[in-house]
Amino acid sequence: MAKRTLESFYKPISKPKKPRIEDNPPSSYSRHPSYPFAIADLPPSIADALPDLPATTPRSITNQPHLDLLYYQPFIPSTTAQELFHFLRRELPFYRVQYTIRRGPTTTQITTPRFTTVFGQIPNPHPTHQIQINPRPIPPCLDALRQRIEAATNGAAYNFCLVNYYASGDDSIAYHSDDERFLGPNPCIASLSLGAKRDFLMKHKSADGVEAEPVKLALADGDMVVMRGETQANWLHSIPKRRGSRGEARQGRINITFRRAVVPGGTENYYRWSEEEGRMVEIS
Ligand SMILES: O=C(O)CCC(=O)C(=O)O
Ligand SMILES: [Fe+2]
Repeated sequence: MAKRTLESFYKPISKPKKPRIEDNPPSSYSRHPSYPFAIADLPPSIADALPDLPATTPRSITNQPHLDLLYYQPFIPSTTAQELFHFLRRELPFYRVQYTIRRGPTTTQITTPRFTTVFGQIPNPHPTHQIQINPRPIPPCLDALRQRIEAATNGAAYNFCLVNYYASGDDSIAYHSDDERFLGPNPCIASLSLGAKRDFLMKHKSADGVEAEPVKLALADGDMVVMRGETQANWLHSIPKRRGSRGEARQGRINITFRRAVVPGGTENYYRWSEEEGRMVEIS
């Protein structure tokens, strides 16, 4: 099976977005050769609100072994959060990652149950690697959020951004921890939720008989969770599917995580995706 380069992995399979006729079109766009299309800058109604967000004191959740969370309820008030949700849903390039797992004679085609998009300047870990990395800089519309979040969570500095779009309650992310090597030990990850309320479940990896209660946070529009310290090394987290024919199960949710890549040489996950014929399909 032919391998795809990371560059082609990033290219949308379908056509670039067509220009839309809107009541209130963005006034400016940011361009970069690695973007599949120019990405709109924030409209003034959102950009002007971000520096003036009311200061919310986060709840510190450290009542379980190795758990270190800050929970902002909300970080962004609902009027701005809703506008931001619709803006990002409309303006970002989102993809479904498809890949193939081979176990012996069995081949299984997996479609990731959510849309994703990735931005950030990651140093090329493999100077001799065939794959030419073509990182997408964090676009100004997300960089404004990064700055606002860094200002609130003083000390953290992020250079990498992963956005998930859950189109409905059928979309999900399985239990995992964000302990990739490129994030270094004890990474600090800021995770902002927009749109439909969804449960964020956490469970301890429970090595060596550690007793820990599972954690459930019902993340609402504008909420933010910062995961710090030993959390990733010891806990798994997930967003399960949400069943039902009404309400949140039918609504979309966007989650934006800001991370810091500290180890040149740790982007294997992204290489692996591309080498296992990762295929990205743009939202229609
Ligand atoms: O959607 C969320 O709240 C979590 C997303 C997540 O865990 C991830 O992208 O690693
Ligand atoms: Fe995660």
